[in-house]
Amino acid sequence: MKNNPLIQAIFDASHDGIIAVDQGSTVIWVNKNALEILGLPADIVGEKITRYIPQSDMLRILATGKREIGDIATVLNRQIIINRLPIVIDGQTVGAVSTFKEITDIQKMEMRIRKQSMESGLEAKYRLEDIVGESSAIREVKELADTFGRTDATVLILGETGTGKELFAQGMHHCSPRSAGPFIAVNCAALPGNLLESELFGYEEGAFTGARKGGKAGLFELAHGGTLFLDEIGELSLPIQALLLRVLQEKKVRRIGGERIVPVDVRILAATNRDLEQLIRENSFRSDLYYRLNVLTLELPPLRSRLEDIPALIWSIAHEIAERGDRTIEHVCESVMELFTQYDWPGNVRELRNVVERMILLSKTSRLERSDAAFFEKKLQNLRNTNLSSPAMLDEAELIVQVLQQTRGNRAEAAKRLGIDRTTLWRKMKKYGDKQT
Ligand SMILES: Nc1ncnc2c1ncn2[C@@H]1O[C@H](COP(=O)(O)OP(=O)(O)OP(=O)(O)O)[C@@H](O)[C@H]1O
Repeated sequence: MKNNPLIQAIFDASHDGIIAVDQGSTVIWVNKNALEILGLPADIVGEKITRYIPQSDMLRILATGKREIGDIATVLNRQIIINRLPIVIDGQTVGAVSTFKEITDIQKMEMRIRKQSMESGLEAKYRLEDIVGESSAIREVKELADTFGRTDATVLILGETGTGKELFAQGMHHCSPRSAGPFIAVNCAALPGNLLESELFGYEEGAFTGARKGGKAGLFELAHGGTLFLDEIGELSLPIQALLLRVLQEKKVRRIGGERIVPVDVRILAATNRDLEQLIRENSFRSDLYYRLNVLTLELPPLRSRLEDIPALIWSIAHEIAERGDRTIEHVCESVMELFTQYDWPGNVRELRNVVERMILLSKTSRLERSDAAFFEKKLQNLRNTNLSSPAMLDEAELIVQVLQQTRGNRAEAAKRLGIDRTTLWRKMKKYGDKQT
């Protein structure tokens, strides 16, 4: 087996280090990564492992026949995470195998996974100039965002759902002195309190049941040198508000269950579609946190107050879809534009995007005609005819849209009226994305 070059090549292709010994603790197999990580010579095969690693933990596996998963050790100044398993054939322990990798590799992988799984990853894609619209309302707010962006001050972005709060946050990060640093967005409504707490502040190993070995850095630490965008700040629970306030005051974080204080240099951009002053009056938002966040305020106009931007927005959406290679649209009929001005757009640009995407998918030519918007016309008609007294007539997605429209995009209020919690509403909105329109 030792000389099987195919199997050796397969082992060498593994990102893990792999080393195996027989019952007598003689090394029977080792791959390249193991030699590299452990700093061992290539001719170790056939030698006793104890010749190179006198206290080898493999001896214990040979003696006990028990697996050991996720052990952490320092080798040549590098932290590695190790799994050790007995090799069992016909019920007999005939050897032991150890697989391991550097923790920094895992951290890099984690960063990549987070990047993929977070709504906007660790970098800001959009610049202020990418934000579509030439109405005076949007132009003014873009100019203001440019001025605010260049400072290091906390900015509170206010606006209904789908008005582009996150786009503006990304744009401000881009024109800030921190543009080379990370941009991290976190939706405070999307995670239940305790999870959000550990996401934001991180935790030390053993902080709670299920806490990962080695602990985990929070988003504050990850955003060091950059910008942390806290979306839906009005949904934060009071205990997390208290923790957040402390971090903002002290510019230091302490991981959950930890003693160590880590200094963090992070600029905060926060956003909400709630009336925070009202929340303060209801004692559900701390006024001291509000004043700390609300150093500068950027108020985004709803789409219905800048309907003249709709054509440019449609073209930008169509262009994006064409770039993805899905469909190319060359003409949009005037009657479609006209139809769009008859609606209130409670879901703002996000809702417009969903409608346009759906129309493009339905259209058979490179022209967007009124007939492609039949579903939208029907919805307008329904909205005119139906009121909430007959909710059974509506499907859930439509009901959510209606309630959001009535509450002018205020999700907390909508959730209350629907009798569900905000997180559930948020999930349903994501789920129905398309149908919301
Ligand atoms: N002015 C704009 N130009 C181009 N696209 C826009 C504009 N405003 C919003 N969008 C698009 O609308 C969608 C919603 O934007 P974004 O997520 O920034 O809104 P939001 O206000 O943060 O929403 P929410 O409050 O629901 O989190 C995104 O797909 C974004 O690209």
